[in-house]
Amino acid sequence: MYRVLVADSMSEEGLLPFKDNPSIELVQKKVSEVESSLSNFDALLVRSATTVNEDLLVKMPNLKIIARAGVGVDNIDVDAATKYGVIVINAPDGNTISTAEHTFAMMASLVRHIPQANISVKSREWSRTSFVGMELAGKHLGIIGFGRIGSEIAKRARAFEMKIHVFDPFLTKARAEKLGVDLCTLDEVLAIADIITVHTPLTKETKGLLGNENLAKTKKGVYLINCARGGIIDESAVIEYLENGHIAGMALDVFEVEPPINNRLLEFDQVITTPHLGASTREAQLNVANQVAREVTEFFQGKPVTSAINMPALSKDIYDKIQPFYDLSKKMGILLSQCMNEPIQEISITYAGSVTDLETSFISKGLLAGFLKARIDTTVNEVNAAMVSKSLGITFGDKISSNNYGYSNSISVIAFGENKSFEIRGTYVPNYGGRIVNLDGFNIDFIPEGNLLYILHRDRPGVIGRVGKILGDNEINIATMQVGRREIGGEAIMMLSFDKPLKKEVVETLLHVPDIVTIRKIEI
Ligand SMILES: NC(=O)C1=CN([C@@H]2O[C@H](COP(=O)(O)OP(=O)(O)OC[C@H]3O[C@@H](n4cnc5c(N)ncnc54)[C@H](O)[C@@H]3O)[C@@H](O)[C@H]2O)C=CC1
Ligand SMILES: O=C(O)C(=O)COP(=O)(O)O
Repeated sequence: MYRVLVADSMSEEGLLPFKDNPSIELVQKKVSEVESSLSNFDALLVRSATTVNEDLLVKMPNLKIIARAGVGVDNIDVDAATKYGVIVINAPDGNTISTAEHTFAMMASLVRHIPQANISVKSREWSRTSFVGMELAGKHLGIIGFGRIGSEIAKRARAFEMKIHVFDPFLTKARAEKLGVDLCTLDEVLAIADIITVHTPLTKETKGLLGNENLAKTKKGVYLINCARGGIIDESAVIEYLENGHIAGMALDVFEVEPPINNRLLEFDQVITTPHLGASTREAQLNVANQVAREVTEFFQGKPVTSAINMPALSKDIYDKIQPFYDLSKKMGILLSQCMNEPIQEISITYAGSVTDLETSFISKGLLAGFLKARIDTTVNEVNAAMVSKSLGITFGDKISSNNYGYSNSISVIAFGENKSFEIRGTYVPNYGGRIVNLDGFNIDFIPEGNLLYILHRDRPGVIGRVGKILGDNEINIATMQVGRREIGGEAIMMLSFDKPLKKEVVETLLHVPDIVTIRKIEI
């Protein structure tokens, strides 16, 4: 049974995938209402109201996935989630149209003074001259941040016959041309726009983007709109510009602190506001809740998540192609960890052949997670593997090579310790599965699975027979056995597999066999 906590208000209909699933228990309560049972939850669903910080994550040791039913994840400490191996997903496009429409409604309201006029009429005034507005047609609209919402705004602005100027450092000229917008520098947008609307995420770079320095570059009489995140427009910097009339008006759906109780901006008549309503339509809420509910349900069924923030997002098709290599690499990591049980400084992975067409970074994280999981007593998975390895001082890298050792695909990993290194090479054979084809320089061929025994010995007659006798005397059935050697009479290896784990005493007896150098008991 998986327990899901929905901590913010969400569309009931959108949550149906949980309600229809007998293996999921759904709890719809605020975090503060379930303080004593936080440790039981496997999934946490939030909107923007719940702050997910490290303190909360520590109280939720069973948590596997956090789903943001919306776009912005600035209320979630994604780094902390990554550290604890918790996947963070969002619903990136479910509320795009609603937010674009809300921005447009704000723009029209702003230039036609609709909220102020509404209050005036309801106060029994009839003051038509106080609310003379400005036409949108022919005006220059500056859009900062031209992603999903920004580009939907542009479509609507075109219908209103506005001239559209866009600043987005990640937007290519070709795409801007295709979308029919004028791609500008930030300064160009600031200088030309009659109305500026921001649609970026809140990041270190965008925090205070419209602050003192850039506000000074805007036209006198400019209108500003923020339906993205509080803080992109610096709330304290705009005060002076509102007071001296440089900013003609502002429309704010979002604030640096929500709700904006002591916010001076609320005192200005020319500032119109809504309480973070961009995504608040029935359609958007149904979309985002349903999107994350479906994805979390699939995640519990072992399927890939497609909109993860802290790991590569893979479609089902791509994941199906990656999965055999991912499974092999994870097993290689577990094997490596047990073959070389000493401190490691570096792990290096090399891919060759057909596997290089796939998202190898995901495969590498699987290997690293397998390696670390076998060693340290903490939750390690592909989400936090890179971070955990860094904290342990293990350098980790992967590369592509043209040497596929004669296989159609090849994954090699080498771990470097202080005095020695250990290399494992594997390949995936369709219909036969993942196989290890080289172990520390010995050509071999075995399936990395189950209870294994790796024996390094000198290549002398009788060693294999003596090992077989000891196992037989102990009533131990050998399931499979593979041998390999570098040269006649040199070092050689045996890889045996058993139906049951081998007892420690048997391993100790085997160690006394002359010519056996080392033995490693391996469980995968
Ligand atoms: N008010 C509300 O209820 C809602 C607010 N939002 C917010 O709207 C914002 C945009 O959402 P989407 O369009 O879905 O995101 P998106 O990721 O599709 O677009 C963001 C765009 O900002 C651009 N960008 C990033 N850094 C930039 C910078 N320094 N300068 C200029 N552009 C930059 C990116 O290249 C990207 O194209 C987010 O902050 C999101 O949280 C989203 C939905 C509802
Ligand atoms: O999706 C977003 O980024 C939003 O800002 C919407 O926030 P909400 O889910 O309405 O609290």
